[in-house]
Amino acid sequence: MATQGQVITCKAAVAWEPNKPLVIEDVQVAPPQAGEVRVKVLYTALCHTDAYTWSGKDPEGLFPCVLGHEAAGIVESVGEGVTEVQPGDHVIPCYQAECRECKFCKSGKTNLCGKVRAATGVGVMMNDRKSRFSINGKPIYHFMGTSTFSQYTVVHDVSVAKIDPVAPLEKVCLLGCGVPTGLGAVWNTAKVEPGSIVAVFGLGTVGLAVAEGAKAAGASRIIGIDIDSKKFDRAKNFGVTEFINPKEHEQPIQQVIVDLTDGGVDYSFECIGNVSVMRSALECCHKGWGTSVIVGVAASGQEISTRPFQLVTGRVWKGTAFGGFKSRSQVPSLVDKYLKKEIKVDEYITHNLTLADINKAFDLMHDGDCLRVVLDMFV
Ligand SMILES: NC(=O)c1ccc[n+]([C@@H]2O[C@H](COP(=O)([O-])OP(=O)(O)OC[C@H]3O[C@@H](n4cnc5c(N)ncnc54)[C@H](O)[C@@H]3O)[C@@H](O)[C@H]2O)c1
Ligand SMILES: N[C@@H](CCC(=O)N[C@@H](CSCO)C(=O)NCC(=O)O)C(=O)O
Ligand SMILES: [Zn+2]
Ligand SMILES: [Zn+2]
Repeated sequence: MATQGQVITCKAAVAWEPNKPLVIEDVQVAPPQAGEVRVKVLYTALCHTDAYTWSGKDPEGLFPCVLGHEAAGIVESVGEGVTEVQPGDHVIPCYQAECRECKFCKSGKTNLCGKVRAATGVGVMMNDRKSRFSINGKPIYHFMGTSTFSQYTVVHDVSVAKIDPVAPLEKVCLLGCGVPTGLGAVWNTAKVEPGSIVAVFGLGTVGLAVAEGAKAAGASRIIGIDIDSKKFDRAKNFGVTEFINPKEHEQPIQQVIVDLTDGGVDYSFECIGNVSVMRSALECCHKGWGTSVIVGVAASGQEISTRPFQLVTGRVWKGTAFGGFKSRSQVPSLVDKYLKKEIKVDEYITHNLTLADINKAFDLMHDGDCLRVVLDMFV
């Protein structure tokens, strides 16, 4: 039955309140308006940012909402004026939009886009400042402009990347967030050079992707730091050459790293979201040139600090969103790289579940063995 132009009723995991189990509901998804695309989401993974917003610590977290931002699917229908995708196209929703027209997009200095960010930050679509999700008339907020924990979602046309249809959607859904973020933090934000010494704080999906990116960039040493020593074995397969567990040292971890590296690392990456680790990550950098990139997302109210002398003496503090990749332009190339076996994706998937099991999937994220859980949305 043709669904174009109709309201679709489908299953979605609704976060009614912070920290309360998500509920699988029958949700009404309105047709896409001008400049919008309705996507049938076939697979979605969970990212720690979903857990962060669900926890209630995200100042932009609004409830009730449909979370989810790491997914792949097929375009079901498009609204007026949408030219770059059409029904049947295979796509990855992109929480970081790319309109190619705004001040940010035209600057050539950033992958951030200003076109729809004000609307996505308050859980609505830009056209009419309303949600396309509802349950019996009650609106349910969007999340990050993607809301992929629903069998159908509506996104802005600037927030969807068309990809090669041969790519397995159950794998490349990961290219919607964590893996590109880690790779891009190294390649685009830090621009790690061959021979560099790199420190990666946090060996989850994002940290491992940093290690993978650093190995590809020719780093000579990749030091992984995690409070869970079990992480090292797996991390070796992603390029980590040495491991430090801060719990096994009396000295501050930055001092341990400075001593091990003749004055500090060339690049460090914080992939946890812990502001005190962010300080260590900056302070383990080499005087004069060491650069630290903040990747982890810290909760509302958290602030970073260091002695300004750390910056006066040449260390550089940076941050990255989606690894600096321009989403619509570059996600398709990442998919191609995966198809050519130039980047890993399958190796980050440790669990496969269904939408009905989404709360179990959130629980699994606390398990040390878990990297990404991929949900099959239609089983
Ligand atoms: N900037 C972006 O665009 C972006 C994109 C994706 C994810 N993120 C953020 O990146 C962070 C990492 O995401 P992930 O999915 O890899 O998370 P994860 O929870 O899988 O990994 C975090 C790792 O850090 C380790 N850890 C925790 N506390 C530690 C400490 N004090 N010292 C050392 N290690 C510690 C954990 O054992 C775990 O291995 C999250 O904050 C997430 O929200 C940011
Ligand atoms: N609402 C959050 C923002 C958290 C944040 O920084 N998000 C990252 C992506 S994390 C993906 O897993 C990001 O891209 N930020 C840039 C942007 O949101 O435009 C908060 O306020 O803490
Ligand atoms: Zn994410
Ligand atoms: Zn833009």
